[in-house]
Amino acid sequence: MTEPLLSLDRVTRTYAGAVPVHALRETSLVIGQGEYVTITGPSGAGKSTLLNVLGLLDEPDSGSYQVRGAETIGAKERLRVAIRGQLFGFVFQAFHLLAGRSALENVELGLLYGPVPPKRRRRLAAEALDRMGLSHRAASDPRALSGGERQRVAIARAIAAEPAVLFCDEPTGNLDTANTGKVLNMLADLHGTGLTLVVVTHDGKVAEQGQRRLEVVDGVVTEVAHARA
Ligand SMILES: Nc1ncnc2c1ncn2[C@@H]1O[C@H](COP(=O)(O)OP(=O)(O)OP(=O)(O)O)[C@@H](O)[C@H]1O
Repeated sequence: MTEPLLSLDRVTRTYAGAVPVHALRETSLVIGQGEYVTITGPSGAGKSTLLNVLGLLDEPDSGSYQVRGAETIGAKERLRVAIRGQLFGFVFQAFHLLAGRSALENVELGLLYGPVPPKRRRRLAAEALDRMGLSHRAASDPRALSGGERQRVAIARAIAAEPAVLFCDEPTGNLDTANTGKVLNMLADLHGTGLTLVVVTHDGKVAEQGQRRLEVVDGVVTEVAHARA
């Protein structure tokens, strides 16, 4: 394994309620720098919970979660925000682009809360769009773009600040086969440049793209295969 980047040790996440939901049962997992990990499993199994915990969007109830050796559980929110802003990028099924702003502005907005100084934002945003093959669409409103193009803008926004990890929750869930193929090619290219990828998916084709596959069933995470490790 390459350098450990994300290390979960006996992490649990239970949603309180009349009947508590054990969305993540005691989970220990190490994801190395540069790995391409996919996460599959039935609906309601805990995939998004695992992704949200790994992405510091949600805090577990117990256990240890270290990012590059720094403990995040019980840490000040400032540290969690700094890690999210500097090391993590996120892509969701529903794109979450702002209508009424150009594709370029959308990507630039993604740089607002990170470490990039204002003067460099426009150039980095343009470069990220270019990497996604969308320079010719920089001025377009997202409403005028196809689903595949919108998701590539969302990926550009997520990678513009050059994160170490890209977390994707059903990145192809709203796309047809052709656009799914394009997005998968983009993700493979990004992985080729050293980016660590953690991708939740229902789609077996998408899951096959990773080097390593995790399956979540009823809050229990198991290693399925190391296809290309
Ligand atoms: N905020 C919440 N409050 C209470 N229960 C929740 C909450 N979020 C998720 N759950 C429950 O936790 C379990 C795991 O949910 P999660 O969204 O992680 O599953 P998933 O595998 O991503 O599902 P899907 O494939 O349908 O998106 C489910 O039973 C869900 O109903």
